[in-house]
Amino acid sequence: MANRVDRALLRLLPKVDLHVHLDGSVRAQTIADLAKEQGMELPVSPGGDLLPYIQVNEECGSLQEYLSKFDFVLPFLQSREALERVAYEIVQQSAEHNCRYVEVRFAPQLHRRKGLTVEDTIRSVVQGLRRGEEEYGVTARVIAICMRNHSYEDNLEVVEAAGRFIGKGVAAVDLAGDEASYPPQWFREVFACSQAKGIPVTIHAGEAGGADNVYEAITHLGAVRIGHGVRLKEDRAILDMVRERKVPLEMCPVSNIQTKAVSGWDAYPIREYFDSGILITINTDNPSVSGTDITKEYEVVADRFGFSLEEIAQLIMNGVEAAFLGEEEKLALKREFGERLQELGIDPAGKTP
Ligand SMILES: O=c1[nH]cnc2c1ncn2[C@H]1C[C@H](O)[C@@H](CO)O1
Ligand SMILES: [Zn+2]
Repeated sequence: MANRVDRALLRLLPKVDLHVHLDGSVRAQTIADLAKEQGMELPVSPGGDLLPYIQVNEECGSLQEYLSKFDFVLPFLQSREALERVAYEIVQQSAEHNCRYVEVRFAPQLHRRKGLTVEDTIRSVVQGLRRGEEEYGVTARVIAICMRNHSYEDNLEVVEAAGRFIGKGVAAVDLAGDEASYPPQWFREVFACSQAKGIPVTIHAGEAGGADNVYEAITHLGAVRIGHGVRLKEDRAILDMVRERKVPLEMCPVSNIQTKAVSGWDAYPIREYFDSGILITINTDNPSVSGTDITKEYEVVADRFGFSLEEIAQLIMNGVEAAFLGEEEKLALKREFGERLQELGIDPAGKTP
């Protein structure tokens, strides 16, 4: 599509990232440092290239294959210091791309191999984000993830701990992992608990499973946002429901192609979703696993689907609207973004559904 929007300008735009995994955002240099500090072995000699261990390549054939990359990084993220550092660095990386608000998600139960409690892990990540907030003026929140392959008890523990941190750094809970093998129906009891506690819910759905998983996530798990939702297009009625209820989709274009949520860019439905009035947001998912950043995500969308600068501004404002922030904080962010976009001479396309 002949609609080149300049990368430098895209980088300058104020942005948000509502869907970024902590363990999918660890730079190679950070892993090398953590390995050294913790006396852990690396598969390459000092200074060697860790990228093939961290990042997927073009042959990635499924979400399951994509998820196998996390086996490499998780052993390095088992201490308070490591979690604090990686959380801080995500804010730093966000600031580099003028990302002014970021919701960092992670699964506390994956960081307990060396004795940390669920609360320890959350406290450490919140601390790292706070340090980043202070240094870079970015606002950052945590989303605590329940994993599809974890037990009811383990997931319930995450929801309960998240409840204790609501308003103290945690904004919501999520369900992630292998969607093809674990349907959302199995998690009704876990999310009944988050609903009872009034914790906002977002669910990975319609990525490696069909549109009915999106329906289940909204109607039974209480999801007020959907992670990905790429396969919504397979069911017209569910697509209409998402639009009518204004449920934002956290789309992650580069990741969605790598996990084969759709066969390729030709089948990626972002343009039809946007034009039909669905609240689309653009996010990174896993910068280090996917080899992406938030600027690149917008660049891909502009280049491949002909989004104009005004439409990109609308996507950005959709992200602000969908943020798990209180009304006042959201209003302040909207004002800030509105002013900055105006300074840059850009008017959102006004396609608010
Ligand atoms: O795109 C994804 N879909 C489902 N699960 C995911 C995705 N990206 C990361 N995860 C998993 C792997 C991580 O270890 C976990 C917690 O961040 O969440
Ligand atoms: Zn994700």
